[in-house]
Amino acid sequence: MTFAAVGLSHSPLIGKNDPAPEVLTRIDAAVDQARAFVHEFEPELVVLYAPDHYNGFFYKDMPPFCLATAATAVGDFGSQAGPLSVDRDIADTVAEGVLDLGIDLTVSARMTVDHGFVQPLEVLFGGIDTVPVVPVFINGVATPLGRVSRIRALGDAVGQATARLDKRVLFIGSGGLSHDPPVPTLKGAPARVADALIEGHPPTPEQRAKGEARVLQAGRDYAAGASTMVPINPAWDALVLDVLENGTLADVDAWTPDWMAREGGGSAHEVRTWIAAFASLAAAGPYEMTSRFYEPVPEWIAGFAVATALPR
Ligand SMILES: O=C(O)/C=C/c1cccc(O)c1O
Ligand SMILES: [Fe+2]
Repeated sequence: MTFAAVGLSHSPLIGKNDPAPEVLTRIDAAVDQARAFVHEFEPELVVLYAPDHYNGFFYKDMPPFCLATAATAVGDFGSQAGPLSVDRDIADTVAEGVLDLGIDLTVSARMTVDHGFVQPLEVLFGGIDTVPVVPVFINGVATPLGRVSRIRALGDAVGQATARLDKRVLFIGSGGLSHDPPVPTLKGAPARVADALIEGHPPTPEQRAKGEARVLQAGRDYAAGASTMVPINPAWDALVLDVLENGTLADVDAWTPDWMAREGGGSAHEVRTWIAAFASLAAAGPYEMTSRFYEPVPEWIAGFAVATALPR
């Protein structure tokens, strides 16, 4: 068994509302480095921790986290649609192992996923069906949210359960860091929006296009400084990356969802995916962050980070 981890921010605005060329060049170099890291590691299995943005999970049943034994991508924001190459047998084995370790994991035999899952697979592997994957949804948007300590415990249990497989396993955390995109909230939502967030009526192509255009415009306004969205917070993002780099993961147990939202915006909770990925890596012992990149990118509405890590 050998482990590795990658944390990678996602944004549906990548390629649609890009920052200045010199910023893009720096980001491309960091992403290229992460891709080379993954290529060299040659994972036999990817455990992919990612959030959802009201494409697969709705308030009628909103688990804090959920492991998929099969998953299909909706193709939002031009991302690839269709089935992910989920290894069902391994997903079952990991789920049983995690439950046996005392974590109340939920399981989906038909998960619907969006760009949160698809983007890292596209960026690092060139598509959603090129490597055996176990997708693990982590709620990073829909309040109320539970303690971050439970996410750390989940990651640790997944790491322990996966260690028994005797495979090269790459853990990926998708999302973050500080960011406040215009994802709707149930609290205070008009009746029509609340119903959609609860029930999850699949949008028509026109409704989807309208929603995506709204997010694109929000990115343009944010970059122009004409927005009320919570600003990207490089100091908070550095704190998050420091904890992950230093391996002091127990620090996150003191983080409250309210504090995280105040510091990093409504989608800062996506850093839960990074915490799970690094906790899984840490289940095999001390690790070293082998690369770390960060840049605030208002055009993408993202405190954008890429990091790689290996056991010491
Ligand atoms: O509107 C959505 O579905 C999500 C938008 C978004 C924007 C920027 C960064 C992210 O992580 C997002 O999910
Ligand atoms: Fe997101």
